[in-house]
Amino acid sequence: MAHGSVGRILFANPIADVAGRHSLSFNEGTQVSGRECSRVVLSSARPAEWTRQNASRRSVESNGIFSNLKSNLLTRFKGGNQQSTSDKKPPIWPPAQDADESDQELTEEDDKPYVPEVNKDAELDESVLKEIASKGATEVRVVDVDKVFLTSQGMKRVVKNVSLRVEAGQLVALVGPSGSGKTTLLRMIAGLEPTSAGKVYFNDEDLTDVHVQDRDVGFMFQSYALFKHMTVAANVGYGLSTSKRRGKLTPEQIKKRVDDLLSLVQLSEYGDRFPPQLSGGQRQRVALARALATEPRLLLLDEPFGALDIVVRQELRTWVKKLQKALNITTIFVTHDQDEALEMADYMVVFHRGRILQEGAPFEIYERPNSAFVMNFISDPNVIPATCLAVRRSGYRTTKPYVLVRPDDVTIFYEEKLDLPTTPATVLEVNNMGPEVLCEIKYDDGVTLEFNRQRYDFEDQPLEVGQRVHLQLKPLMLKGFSPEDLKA
Ligand SMILES: Nc1ncnc2c1ncn2[C@@H]1O[C@H](COP(=O)(O)OP(=O)(O)OP(=O)(O)O)[C@@H](O)[C@H]1O
Repeated sequence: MAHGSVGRILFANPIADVAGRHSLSFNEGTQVSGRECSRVVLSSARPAEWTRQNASRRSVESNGIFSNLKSNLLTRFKGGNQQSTSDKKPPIWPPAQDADESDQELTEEDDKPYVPEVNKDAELDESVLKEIASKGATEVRVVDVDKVFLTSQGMKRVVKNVSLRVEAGQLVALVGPSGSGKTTLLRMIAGLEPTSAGKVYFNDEDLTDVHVQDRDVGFMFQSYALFKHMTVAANVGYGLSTSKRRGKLTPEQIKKRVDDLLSLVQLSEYGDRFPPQLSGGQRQRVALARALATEPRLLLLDEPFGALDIVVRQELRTWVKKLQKALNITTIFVTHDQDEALEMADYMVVFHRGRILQEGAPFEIYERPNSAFVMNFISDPNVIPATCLAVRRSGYRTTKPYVLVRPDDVTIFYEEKLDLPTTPATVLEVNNMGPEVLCEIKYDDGVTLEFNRQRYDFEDQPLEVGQRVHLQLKPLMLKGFSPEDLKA
């Protein structure tokens, strides 16, 4: 659980203005000085990104004076993302006028305008789509699947009686903490790992004992898995010339297919390059082209964007989703990134200790998490004592010692509302985070709480440090928990 100290460190300093206009990515726990922070902010600035991110966020209605939005930024800011340093390709944007540029070490690269990773609005060639998506979408079912590994400590059951139905053409995200069994399930669906019990069906065909090569599945993994000594074109065409299709496709047909795929992933000019000559995002697009080359019935993506920096990842998410829909190819992807799942998936499956804890549309899961674990995993809630004044006033009752409160489930009023169970508090911090504002308040009993709001909510009547406010916690949005409930 990340209780946003990083956010406070970063924005309670003179660069708040700069930060307010740009996107950021930090690892949780990163200790930064104001100066370091300024540097990071400037190297990752790209205001254009804001509009789009903001538009894609999930809107949550509130009955107070604010409309609420769950903030991708908040989660990201509180450390949900791992930024690769090896493949980092920082987006460039001219530093803001009021930024302290004294310690900026600008390189030539910094002077170039930002070039998007992909053109998200590019028309997709219908004939190419048709050819690649020739098989039609496949429904996937796993029924009562178990996986037991024999380890040095004995038998380890890592997937426990899992059943799941993935509708044809859906984009499904498997999320959950590390070690919860997501990848193992993906590998069993692919045929890379045999099941210990249970069945795997594609449409109504039982593929449980069918070899991976005969399942017609395309893979894309975080680690690219491209052949470094082969050109991009050879990588993409590899499956075509080595699979059972050999003999079916002539070299000319293979070349045409490879050209089509490279055009699809917007890498037509890169066929002669070798993987080390590409950026991380480009390599992932090659990997995607290769995964699609054999016209798979199913696409399996394991942490596909995990090694990419946040801006490229954000762009590829949108683009991959658009492509997936255009191809109408059933796709299952594993991700650690809750925002990624919430944003991309049609359907989301939350894993915990080898079992499915909750599944459904991302919005439903976000709105109605069925446990403190799910709520904590997919959002980034505050933790407050169950006996504190605010919880008691809200009417929420629990036998658990703590309560989770999401930053966007708090309703704030400037005046006391006698007809509502509000609790008075003092504003401790107001941090401008671009389209959103992150605030911290302190109740009179000393309990602190963070919440986030759209910037425009504050335009008429800005919140100020030291100001008295009245907060309402909605009992239906609270979840009591004990520390062990949140353990991975
Ligand atoms: N071949 C194996 N032999 C023994 N144990 C394994 C093997 N593969 C995976 N495991 C164990 O199975 C459990 C589930 O692993 P899995 O990779 O499926 O989890 P995950 O949810 O995908 O985690 P992550 O997100 O970190 O990849 C882990 O405890 C892992 O150590």
